Amino acid sequence: MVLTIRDVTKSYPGQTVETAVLRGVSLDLSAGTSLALTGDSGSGKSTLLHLAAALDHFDSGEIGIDGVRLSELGDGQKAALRRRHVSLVFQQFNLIPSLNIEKNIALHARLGGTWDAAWGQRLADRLGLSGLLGRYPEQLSGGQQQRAAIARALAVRPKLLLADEPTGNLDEAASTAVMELMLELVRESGTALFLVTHSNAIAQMLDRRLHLRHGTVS
Ligand SMILES: Nc1ncnc2c1ncn2[C@@H]1O[C@H](COP(=O)(O)OP(=O)(O)OP(=O)(O)O)[C@@H](O)[C@H]1O
Repeated sequence: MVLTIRDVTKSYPGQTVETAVLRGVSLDLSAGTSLALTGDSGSGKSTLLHLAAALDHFDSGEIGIDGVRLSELGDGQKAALRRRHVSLVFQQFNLIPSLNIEKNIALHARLGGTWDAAWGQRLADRLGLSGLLGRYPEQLSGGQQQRAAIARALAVRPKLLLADEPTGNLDEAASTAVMELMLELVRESGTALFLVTHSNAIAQMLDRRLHLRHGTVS
């Protein structure tokens, strides 16, 4: 199992009382499969995604990434696990404006020492970016920028890809096209995809979907 979440709870300290956002969430995600998480605004979707990325602490329960229990790791070990196995894609593409698309795509893989130029080129081809590699992010459309962000995320060959409203800035046609490519690529590369979305249409494209309500998923 790439991601296991068991009875996880999470509260944020409030001014007077603690707000319990997650009240016992459990789910499993295996290699090469995709899971959509839907839920009302404020239901805790981003909170859960951040926990799955080992970016924040949970109060109780356990999260495992590739069999490693997060509760047993210190911050440095979590950062190392993240670098090796986890990639993130957000609604804001978060490309580096001063780097061209080729360098943006290679950035995280180079930092982690895992850059594979042939795989990077294949991702660029598949995502329709081969002719745009010398351009800078501001010279690309929103859909092209998001495809570059996806190429960058997959260039590290992550075991787990976490996506928070990845096509939230795109129109419906671009959004569907980008999602189809992302799903093809994660299936091919055996990456597990955990994706937060408000869109029913997008949620239906994934293998499974869960809805977060009142701090639990069903
Ligand atoms: N750092 C924080 N400190 C305190 N409360 C927080 C913090 N982050 C989130 N919250 C609260 O936790 C709840 C869940 O927030 P979260 O961002 O996970 O929801 P969401 O389902 O992703 O919402 P949206 O769909 O609007 O992005 C909200 O009530 C939010 O106000």
